[in-house]
Amino acid sequence: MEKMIEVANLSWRRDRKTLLHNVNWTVNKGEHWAILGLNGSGKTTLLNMINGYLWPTQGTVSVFDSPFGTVDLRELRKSIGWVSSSLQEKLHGGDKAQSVVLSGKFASIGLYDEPTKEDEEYAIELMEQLRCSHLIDRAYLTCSQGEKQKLLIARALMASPKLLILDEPCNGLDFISREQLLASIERLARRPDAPNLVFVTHHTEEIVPLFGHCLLMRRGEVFRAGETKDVLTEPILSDFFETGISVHWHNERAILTWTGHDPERELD
Ligand SMILES: Nc1ncnc2c1ncn2[C@@H]1O[C@H](COP(=O)(O)OP(=O)(O)OP(=O)(O)O)[C@@H](O)[C@H]1O
Repeated sequence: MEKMIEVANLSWRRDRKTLLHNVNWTVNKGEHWAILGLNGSGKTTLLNMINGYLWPTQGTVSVFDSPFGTVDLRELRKSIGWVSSSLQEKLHGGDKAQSVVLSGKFASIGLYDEPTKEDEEYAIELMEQLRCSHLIDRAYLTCSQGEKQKLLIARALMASPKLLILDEPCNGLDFISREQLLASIERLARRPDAPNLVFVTHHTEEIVPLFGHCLLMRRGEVFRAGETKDVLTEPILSDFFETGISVHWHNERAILTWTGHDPERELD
């Protein structure tokens, strides 16, 4: 079976600090993964390695069965979509929503090449699937945070990536926008041509059932990796957060409640 990501014994040191330590992680074709970790646990650093923007101090990275060092990273990156808040800052706010989506086809910021009729139809199809086709003529800048996220996901899909990384896509979204975005992601994952998804989040309740696998990162290390139902358990999460956690499953999503005693968190 094709391995979409294979990271072995990966470490990264900077300024005498070990920011990733002996990370092992394999994503097989067809698996959708959630990555959960506290701030500063190394999630973004790991994703930067997978995209070839950082080079490991130790260990190996292989994407689509191609070990780094033997592949043209620029070519490889065309098959990886990465939707993150830093991308939002790079886009031209005055561009119409449709050209923001279409520009994903050319993996460029701004629209330089002439899109074909098929490209335009595909952009509309993706926008419909993500329930944002009504924005087609709107300036990107005037779209809400939730609308922007949907447009950026449609944009990433224009390049037909094999792997799509959604880096905290629900940040800054209200409850309704978040649920709508998650429903859109579930819908797109059902497409026959859907890419493998990697979804980074701080909140277990955003890990919808399509994410059958879960990676817990803590202090630059893999704390646990495996099937979501085996990973998001009370003992594992209590160990992970180093406090008492109770887990309540609702619609196959894990809702956490703090049960541990922590004097710093007590209100007056
Ligand atoms: N270029 C760098 N030089 C030195 N330290 C770095 C560098 N990049 C990241 N770090 C540090 O590495 C640690 C992991 O950062 P990283 O951004 O990967 O965490 P994260 O899990 O993505 O966090 P968040 O959830 O807050 O986005 C942090 O302590 C960060 O300050």
